[in-house]
Amino acid sequence: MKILSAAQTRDADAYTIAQEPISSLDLMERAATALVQWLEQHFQRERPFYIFCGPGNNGGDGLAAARLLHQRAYDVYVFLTGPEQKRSADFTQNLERLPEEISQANLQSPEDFPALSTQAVVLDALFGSRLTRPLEGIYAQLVAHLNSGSATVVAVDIPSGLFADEPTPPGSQVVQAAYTVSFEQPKLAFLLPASGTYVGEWQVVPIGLHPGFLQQVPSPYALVTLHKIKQLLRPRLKFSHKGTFGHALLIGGSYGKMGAATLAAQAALRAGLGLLTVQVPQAGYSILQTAVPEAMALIDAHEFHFSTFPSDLKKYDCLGIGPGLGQAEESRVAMEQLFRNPLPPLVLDADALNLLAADRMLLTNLPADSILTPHPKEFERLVGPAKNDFHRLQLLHSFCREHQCFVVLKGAHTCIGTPSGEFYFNSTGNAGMATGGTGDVLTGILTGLRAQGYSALETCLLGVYLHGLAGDVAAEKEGQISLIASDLYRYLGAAFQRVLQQEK
Ligand SMILES: NC(=O)C1=CN([C@@H]2O[C@H](COP(=O)(O)OP(=O)(O)OC[C@H]3O[C@@H](n4cnc5c(N)ncnc54)[C@H](OP(=O)(O)O)[C@@H]3O)[C@@H](O)[C@H]2O)[C@@H](O)CC1
Ligand SMILES: Nc1ncnc2c1ncn2[C@@H]1O[C@H](COP(=O)(O)OP(=O)(O)O)[C@@H](O)[C@H]1O
Ligand SMILES: [K+]
Repeated sequence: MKILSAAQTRDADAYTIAQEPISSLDLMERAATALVQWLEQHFQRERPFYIFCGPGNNGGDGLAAARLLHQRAYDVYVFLTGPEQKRSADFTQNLERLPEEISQANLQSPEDFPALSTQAVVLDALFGSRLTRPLEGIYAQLVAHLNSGSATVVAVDIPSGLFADEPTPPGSQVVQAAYTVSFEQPKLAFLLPASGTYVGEWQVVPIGLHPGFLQQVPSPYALVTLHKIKQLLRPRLKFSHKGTFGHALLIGGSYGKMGAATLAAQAALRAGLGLLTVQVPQAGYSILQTAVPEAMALIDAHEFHFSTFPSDLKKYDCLGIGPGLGQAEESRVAMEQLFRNPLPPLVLDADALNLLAADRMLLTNLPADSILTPHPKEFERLVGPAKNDFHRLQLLHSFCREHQCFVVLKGAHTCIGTPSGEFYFNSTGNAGMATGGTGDVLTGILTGLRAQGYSALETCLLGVYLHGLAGDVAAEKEGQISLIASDLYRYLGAAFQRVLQQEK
């Protein structure tokens, strides 16, 4: 699913109005109807709705929703803000359509703000995607009032005060929503950590924007959906054998961090890999053979960490390196030697990335189409600090282009950066996965998929999505709090099943 800018969203509205054709007022009615359907599914009629409307079309949505909720027997209270001369045409029409029985108040100063009980549902329809500057004055005071209460806040389209596709200046007043119901497409701000925290649980509702427009409008940003993943996954054919599914080499583990290598190894195997060899230091031999009997062991010359690169690299279909590796000087030298050889497709994580960051020569020798999986701190070590989340995306773009590599920038909505400049945001996963070792599992999954012959991009899309989906299935069964990294490979099979069983 493409992610559009605020300007493109406006163009999509305008195109739909002209080409469907449909009046702007009717399109607003469609949006409000979709919103109210969602509200009805989530809130009982005992809960009163306090609807705060700004002067633009976002406020118009709020007014239309007020009328529709009233028709559906909800208690509704409407609060208007902003100067009359700013009111949009559709706002004015919806104000005229508002039944007299609905109580209306104009908010001129903080004394007019209503008290909000825990029972109340606040509908934030102050500003939508055409916010032009940070909120000030009465708007900022109202947002502070809404945020200080205990009512459930539902933002219409986007939390008011938040910019959809550029940084919101630090210190701005922004509605802190519990839920955001957004029209047709999520906004980029929902997917980035600093702005995403205001959005709460978000849901996209379709409002019938013109499919032709959505298809042709160019956007570098996409949200990866199940539909896309289902298309990528290859079937396992009847007469296939273990050689069909590739042979991967994983290098990882050091004294005290052997678990990282075994987690990655288990995950690589569960990703459908044919054969797996794991290189560990001597101290890891019995640990590996006990924890992962399916894997073959290659033993490093060093007792405690990586020091020798394997000589017969040609026989592997993918090399995954990094989980638990450590950053010993000998390991850095071994990496350098490794990089002087022709290499199979690479997946680099954790300490392999830290070694790369410490030794820029390694970076210049990075083979094209390598996959790097940093979390934001590791990414910062590689490229330097980012001023904000949007700047980080620019850095990601330049890095992937310069090194012709794929970067899996991990987070709540992991972002895959590509050499061609597209960004793919993941839609699976949950906060239960914020626990040690889950990144090692991802490295294993990616290594296992890449060795099976998936392209670097396919590997990233499939691996990141399935890793998150395994986390979602695990959270359904075990809860988020108790989720641990090994649950991710234990539920990876169930995640594959969910994708395969999804209707096309
Ligand atoms: N038919 C359609 O198009 C559909 C549209 N839809 C809905 O419309 C929403 C977009 O509506 P919109 O374009 O009217 O913009 P919106 O965000 O309500 O605000 C603009 C107004 O606010 C003002 N303003 C801005 N920033 C300000 C600030 N900081 N402080 C104070 N004022 C500020 C700005 O005026 P300015 O002062 O900048 O001249 C202008 O008056 C969209 O999110 C969706 O909910 C859906 O119904 C689907 C169909
Ligand atoms: N709040 C969250 N929601 C979804 N996924 C998350 C969240 N927090 C972490 N993750 C995922 O968990 C993994 C953590 O990786 P990483 O930070 O490398 O951990 P480790 O180094 O302990 O293995 C990443 O794939 C990341 O996307
Ligand atoms: K809003």
